[in-house]
Amino acid sequence: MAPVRFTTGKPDHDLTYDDVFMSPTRSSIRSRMDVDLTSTDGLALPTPLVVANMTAISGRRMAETVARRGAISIVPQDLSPAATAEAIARVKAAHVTFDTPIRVTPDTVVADALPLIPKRAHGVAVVLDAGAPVGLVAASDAAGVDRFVPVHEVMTTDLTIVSDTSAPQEVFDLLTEQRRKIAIAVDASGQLVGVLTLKGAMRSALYAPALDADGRLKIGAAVGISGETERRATTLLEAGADVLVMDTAHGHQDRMLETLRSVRAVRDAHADRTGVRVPLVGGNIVTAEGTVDLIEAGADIVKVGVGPGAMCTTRMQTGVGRPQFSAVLDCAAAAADLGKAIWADGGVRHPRDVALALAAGAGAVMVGSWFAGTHESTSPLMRDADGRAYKESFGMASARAVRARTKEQAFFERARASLFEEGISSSRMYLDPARPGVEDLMDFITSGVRSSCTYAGARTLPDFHARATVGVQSRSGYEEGRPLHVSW
Ligand SMILES: NC(=O)C1=CN([C@@H]2O[C@H](COP(=O)(O)OP(=O)(O)OC[C@H]3O[C@@H](n4cnc5c(N)ncnc54)[C@H](OP(=O)(O)O)[C@@H]3O)[C@@H](O)[C@H]2O)C=CC1
Ligand SMILES: Nc1nc2c(ncn2[C@@H]2O[C@H](COP(=O)(O)O)[C@@H](O)[C@H]2O)c(=O)[nH]1
Repeated sequence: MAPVRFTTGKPDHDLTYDDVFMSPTRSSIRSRMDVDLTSTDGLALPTPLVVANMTAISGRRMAETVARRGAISIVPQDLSPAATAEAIARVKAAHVTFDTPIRVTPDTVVADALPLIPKRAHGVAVVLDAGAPVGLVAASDAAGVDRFVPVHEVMTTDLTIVSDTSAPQEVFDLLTEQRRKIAIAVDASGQLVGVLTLKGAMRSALYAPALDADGRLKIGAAVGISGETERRATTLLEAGADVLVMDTAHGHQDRMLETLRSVRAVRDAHADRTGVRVPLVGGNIVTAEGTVDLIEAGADIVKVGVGPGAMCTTRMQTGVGRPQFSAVLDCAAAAADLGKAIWADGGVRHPRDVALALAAGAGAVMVGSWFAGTHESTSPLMRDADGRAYKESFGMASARAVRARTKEQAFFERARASLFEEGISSSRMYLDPARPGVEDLMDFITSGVRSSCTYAGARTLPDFHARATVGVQSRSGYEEGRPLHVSW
């Protein structure tokens, strides 16, 4: 892997994403749509994004939504093996094109339907009678209505019904012609299959889904390093997980290396039996030495990032970590020397951060907190005193997460474990009114990254890494690049 070029030589201090910028270079690419964003981590994800294994963020809803748009979500290690297997099964059963809607019956009362509707970015529930769609109900249909009114009294019955064999483009044209926002897909016997919005139909034409060898949506799962790791790994592999993530705060420790070795043996036995070799991810580390040790112990992908996360207090608590751009740069180079890859994990707050991580050589980029503030994250939708919608998020090393993770342990163990918190127990992640769904954020990110690639004259991510020219900027250089929403 060729090293990233610096405009004025590689500095002798470490850099964050904010510390750097990319110079434009001559390009022959005519359209941003000519850029191929396939991940270079061995998973070949059409969209090089991974949703972090965080309890407040990644569940089956998030997983199926991002997989339809080419990315993958990792179910956290704190979900029981049975619940994780159930989440995997539901994602594997989900339709590749049509979204899974909230379903209610005609007799469901408004009070029960209303809290379910925000769980979907498309903002409606489908009313089913014996499995066949008979109506749609949105929050606006229930405005000013008694809470105990059944939804059949307020639902819209003028529906756009399409066959589940319709192409997204056909659905788009039909919805445009009928001036509607959402189509309901049914199978040959009239049973509900899913829904597709106008935007969803457009996105289906632009994004390729992340699919396994059987054409089902991809999903990953985390294992952790404590407890019955081999047993959990076996359950998740049998359930159909497409990637296993061994994840702990300090990944460069003997227990992680032992876990990787033992899970590698479980994975290899599964591969011999089924012919499916699931990649293993290990982390988190921030050094070339850590990268090499994890790869030698069995990691196909190394997760890079100590302390950049939005929920993270590690650096303030311990002084440990490393500025993320330099960590990604060095670890990606060390992994590439061994024919392996890294994920850049944490600290992504703008599309530019994803672009910089990919330019630095990351095979894909892991995003957590930014995606917490979306309809698809696992937390319930809340509103503050001003009515602004938000989701509550928390760190996986917070007192709250540690309490949940250790609930089966003795009181003394729980009390001891809770002393070592390194994360925030409660934060508000506001939904951006312009981008309230994770797909909206993915549009924002991928359009930025496509554009970055064309500025570098790169058609693919390996090209991007090879051609990117990076400069170091001052704080005022960074500030100069920020848009101004109010006059100065
Ligand atoms: N990327 C990052 O910067 C960080 C991420 N996290 C995330 O939080 C989640 C929970 O991770 P984690 O806290 O490791 O919990 P785990 O449940 O994975 O347990 C970690 C185990 O490692 C031992 N350990 C030894 N040294 C350390 C250390 N420096 N920090 C933490 N554990 C250590 C602990 O023992 P004992 O308790 O006896 O010390 C414990 O047995 C993971 O998802 C992880 O990715 C957490 C912190 C930083
Ligand atoms: N130090 C801590 N790091 C944490 C905690 N919970 C999660 N994480 C790490 O953050 C990334 C996601 O970063 P983000 O900026 O996108 O939110 C995640 O994958 C973990 O590595 C925590 O409690 N403490």
